[in-house]
Amino acid sequence: MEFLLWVSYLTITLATILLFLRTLILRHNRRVYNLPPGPKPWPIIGNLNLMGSLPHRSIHSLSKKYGPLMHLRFGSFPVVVGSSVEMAKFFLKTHDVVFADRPKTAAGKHTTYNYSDITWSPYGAYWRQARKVCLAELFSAKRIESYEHIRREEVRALLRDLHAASGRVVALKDYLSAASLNVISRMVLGKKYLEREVVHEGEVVTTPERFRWMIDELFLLNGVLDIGDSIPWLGWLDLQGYIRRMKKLSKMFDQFLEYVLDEHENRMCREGESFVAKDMVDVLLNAASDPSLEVKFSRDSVKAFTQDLIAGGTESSSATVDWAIAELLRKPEVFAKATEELDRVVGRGRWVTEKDIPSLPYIDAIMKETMRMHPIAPMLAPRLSREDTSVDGYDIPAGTRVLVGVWSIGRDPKLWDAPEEFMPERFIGSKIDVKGQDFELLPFGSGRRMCPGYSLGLRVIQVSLANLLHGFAWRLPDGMTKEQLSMEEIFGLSTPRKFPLEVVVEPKLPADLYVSAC
Ligand code: HEM
Repeated sequence: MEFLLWVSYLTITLATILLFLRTLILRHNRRVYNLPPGPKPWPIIGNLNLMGSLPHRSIHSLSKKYGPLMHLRFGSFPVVVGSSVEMAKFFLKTHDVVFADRPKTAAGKHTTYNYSDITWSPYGAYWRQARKVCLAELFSAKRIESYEHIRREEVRALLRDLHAASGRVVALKDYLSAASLNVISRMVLGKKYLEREVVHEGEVVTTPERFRWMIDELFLLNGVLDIGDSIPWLGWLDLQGYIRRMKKLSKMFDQFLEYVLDEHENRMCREGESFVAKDMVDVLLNAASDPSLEVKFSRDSVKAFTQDLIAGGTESSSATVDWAIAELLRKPEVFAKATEELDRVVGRGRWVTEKDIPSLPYIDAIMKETMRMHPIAPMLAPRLSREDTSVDGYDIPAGTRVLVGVWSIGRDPKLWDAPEEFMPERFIGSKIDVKGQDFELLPFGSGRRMCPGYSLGLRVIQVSLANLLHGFAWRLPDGMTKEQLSMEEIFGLSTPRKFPLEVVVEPKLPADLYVSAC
C-alpha cells in the first residue's frame, strides 16, 4: 500500500517537472512578437468584454485610441484590425495571399457542410476551384445577362405589390426581401419557393413560411458570436443553444436541397443530350460531373454552394435598398434630384431598365453613398493569416484573425468631408467605385476573397432602387418627422436597420404601368 502511494507521488512529481520543462522549452523557442497596440486582454475572455452589441462601432472607438492597426484577443484567439486605406491595402492587396484563409467557426462547420461552401472553405485547391467555376460559369457577364428577364419580372412584381398597398403604412423590408429572395431563388434554384407549398411523394418538403424561416435562421446563425468560436473549450457546452439550432437548421436545409438536386438530376436524365443548364444548380451539377476537374465536387459541395448563393444574394441587396430609401426620406432634396434625373433620362411613360443604368449617375451616386455609410459587412468576412508577416514594425503571427474595418474607413474624416452626412454629390465626377480597386470604399471587399457576386448584387440594387424612386412618391407615416426616423443598425451576417422602415407610397406614373404584364 505504502509502495503504491510512493509510486503515485513519484509519477505526479515527474509529470509536473516534465510539464514545467516543456513550458520552459516552448517559451524559449517561441518567437517574441512585437504585436500592434491594443487594449490589455483579460484571462479567458480576452477583450470580448469591450465588444458591445455593435462590434464594428466598439472596434471603431477602440481604433481611435490605438490606431489603424490594432491587436485584440477574442477569447484565446489573436485578432488584428486594420481600419485605414493603407491597412486595407496591406491585407487585401499587397499580402492578399497571406490573408486569404478564413477562421473555422461553428456556423461554417454546422451550416455549410463542414466548410464545403465558398465563404467558409479554407484557402486551398478546393476553394480556388469553387471560385473559378463560380466566376466563369455563374457570374460571367453572359450568364448574368441571361437572367435579366428574371430581375425585370420580379422588380415589376415588387412595384405591383407596393402599388396595391399605396396609401397604407407598409414595412418596406418585407417587400424588398421577398423580391430579392424570388430573384435569387429563380436564378439559383429555377423557381420561387415563397409562393406555394412543395409536396414530394406525399411529404411536405417546404412551405413559404418554412422557407422564409430557414433563410432568416441561416442569416441569424451565421452572424452570431458563438462562445465556442472564441473559447473552444467551452464550445461543447453550447451555452447559447446556437449549435443545437445550427444542427436542426442544417437538417431542414439538407432535406430541401436534396429535393432540389433530385428534381434537377431527373430533368437532366429525361433530357439527356438535349439538356441545357437553365439555372445555377444545373451549372453546379454539370461542374460536379466534370471528369477534368482537379478537385472533385461532391454532392455536399453542390448543396453547400447552392445554399451559399441563396444566402449571399438575398439579404445584402434588400438591406442596402432599405437603407437608401431611409436616407432619402431624411433628405427630400436628394429625392428631388433623383426624380429630376429619372424624369429627364427615362420619362414618366415607362419603367427603368438595366440598360438605363449607365445614364443615371445620380442614382449610382446614391447607391455608393449608401454603401459608404451602411456597408452590409462592416468588417468584411473574417480572414485568417497563413504565415507570419509584419507591417510598420509590428508582427502579425500566423493564425491571427484579421478584420478590415470598412465601416471605419467609410467614416474617416481624412477621406470624406462631413462623413456623417448623406451626400451622394461627393461621388459625382469622382472616380471612386465599389468594385474592389478603391480602398476608400470596399462594400464587397477586395482581392482573392472579394465578393464574387458583386456585379449581380449591383444590378439588383440599381434597378430596384431606380424603379422605386421612379414609380412612387414616398413619405413617413402620419405624425412621424424625419428627425424621428431611427438610423440604428443591428450586427449579424448583414447589418440591416434595427427598426423596420415604415413608409407610405403614392404612385407617380400612369396607372396602367403598375398592372401591366411583366
Ligand atoms: C449588395 C450585395 C452584396 C454585398 C454588399 C456583398 C458583400 C460581400 C462581402 C463584404 C464579402 C466578403 C469579402 C471579403 O472577405 O473580403 C462577400 C463574400 C461573398 N459573397 Fe457577397 N455581397 C453581395 C452580393 C452577393 C451575391 C449576389 C452573391 C451570390 C449570389 C454573393 C456571394 C458571396 C460569396 C459566395 C462570398 C464568399 C467569397 C469567398 O469567401 O471567396 N454576394 N460578399
